[in-house]
Amino acid sequence: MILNFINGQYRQGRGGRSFSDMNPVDGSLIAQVSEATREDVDDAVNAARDALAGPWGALKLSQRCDLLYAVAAEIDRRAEDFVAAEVADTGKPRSLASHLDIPRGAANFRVFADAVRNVATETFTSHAPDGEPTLNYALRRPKGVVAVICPWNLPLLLMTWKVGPALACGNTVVVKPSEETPATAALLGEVMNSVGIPKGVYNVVHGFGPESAGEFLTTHPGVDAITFTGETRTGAAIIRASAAGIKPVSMELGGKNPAVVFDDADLDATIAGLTRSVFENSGQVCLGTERVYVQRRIFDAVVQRLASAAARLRPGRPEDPATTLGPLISAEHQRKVLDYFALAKAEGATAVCGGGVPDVSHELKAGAWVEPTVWTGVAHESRVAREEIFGPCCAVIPFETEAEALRMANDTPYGLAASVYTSDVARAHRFAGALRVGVVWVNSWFVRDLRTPFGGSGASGIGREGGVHSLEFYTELSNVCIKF
Ligand SMILES: NC(=O)c1ccc[n+]([C@@H]2O[C@H](COP(=O)([O-])OP(=O)(O)OC[C@H]3O[C@@H](n4cnc5c(N)ncnc54)[C@H](O)[C@@H]3O)[C@@H](O)[C@H]2O)c1
Ligand SMILES: O=C/C=C/C=C(\O)C(=O)O
Repeated sequence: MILNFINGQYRQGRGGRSFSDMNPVDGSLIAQVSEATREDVDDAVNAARDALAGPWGALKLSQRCDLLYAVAAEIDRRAEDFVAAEVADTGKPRSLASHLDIPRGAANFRVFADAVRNVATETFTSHAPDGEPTLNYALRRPKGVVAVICPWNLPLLLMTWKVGPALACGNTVVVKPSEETPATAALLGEVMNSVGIPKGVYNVVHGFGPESAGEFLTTHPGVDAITFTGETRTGAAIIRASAAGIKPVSMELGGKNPAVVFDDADLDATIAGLTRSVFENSGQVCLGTERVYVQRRIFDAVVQRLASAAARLRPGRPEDPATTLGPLISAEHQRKVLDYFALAKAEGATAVCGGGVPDVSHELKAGAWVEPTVWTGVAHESRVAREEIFGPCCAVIPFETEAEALRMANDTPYGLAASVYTSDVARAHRFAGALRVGVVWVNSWFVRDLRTPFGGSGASGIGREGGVHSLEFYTELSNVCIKF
């Protein structure tokens, strides 16, 4: 049984209810997960409040940062346990979990311990109307109890991307991991206890959204702030739920990210970048590419090379070193993606490769598999080119001029990420600056400096996190004016 973690202890939900954690590779049962009740969520929020008023709130900054570094070191020491848990929950290849998900789980604690250690606050000297000198200085204090609601695609990475800065800033947290991927959030409780994070600082409640732990948490009067990563429509529901309490929210939402390939691009680097941004994590990355705009002259070459790269991806068990493609997270998500495959066909698309379910071995047939897919013949205005699919697929669409490419790339309610491939440095800077997204990669993808601002606008979210930018959300600034 995967248990809730409240006030430093693992425990069953009071309602005695549980739900199944399924392995998306073969549809087998991994474990039952104990569902938290409203009372359990209340206990978790109260434990977080008590920790703030108790040992955690009394810690010096340097002690807090040293503890977060200890958390990172313990995640590294137990990397194998975290990889096994993440791989079981998601079905992603071991190589991906061990090189991306888990190392970032540790890095997300270190980067924010460093940020709070080194961040300055401001002071101003001036004079009052009566001519007497004044000194103004700013103070940062923790927001308090932060609700952290997480998605299933990069479970530990995205949860610690929020818990790291929240704790570094002196807050306490109640985490509600996705019902699809509860394991690593629960396991992190063992790390917190083993390094000496006081009880109540880090809490985990399992369940779903509406009328379950997610909603109980976002509507709880004892929660001071909500940080959410997930679908845009869920973000809207959480903002509505938070409105009554005027709670600050940080929203990392969906995307329909473009890649723009100019005809002077390095084709090898372009295909390598696109293969990752379209198919990595089976396309279940918010920053992933689902629209590829290619300048006409090299359109056919890019289509063929990307389709060949897709065809080389090998579905299989995570622990098989030959596996380069995992399943989607669930049968439900598989049905959603396959519905988009059918829609693409109905909208007149040509599947240059993929478009269905791969022929996997008998033992894997119950897994949530779809083929990596490259479409041509998709109109820029079509649903397949406008709606987030969140699978291993992309529409490749030709363009003639830079202006046309920019218009199409920006023609979306989202504003999260983009990638641009060109050898023309001036054009790279010009085009990147004109894209209305939060993150632009040039001749690359998902290369991350964790000190940089990260986040989206429009339907992709509210706020920026990363480095000192996270401190704006996880602290309250106040100003003190002294008149001499
Ligand atoms: N912008 C980013 O950084 C980023 C990162 C990863 C994923 N995402 C987005 O997340 C989505 C995939 O993740 P998902 O399917 O888990 O998202 P989701 O919105 O379905 O669920 C996310 C979390 O919210 C919870 N939840 C659902 N309804 C809720 C409610 N009413 N109140 C409180 N909690 C609720 C879920 O239980 C889950 O823990 C994609 O749209 C992807 O683009 C965005
Ligand atoms: O699926 C979305 C990935 C988000 C990644 C980050 O938030 C990050 O790299 O910090």
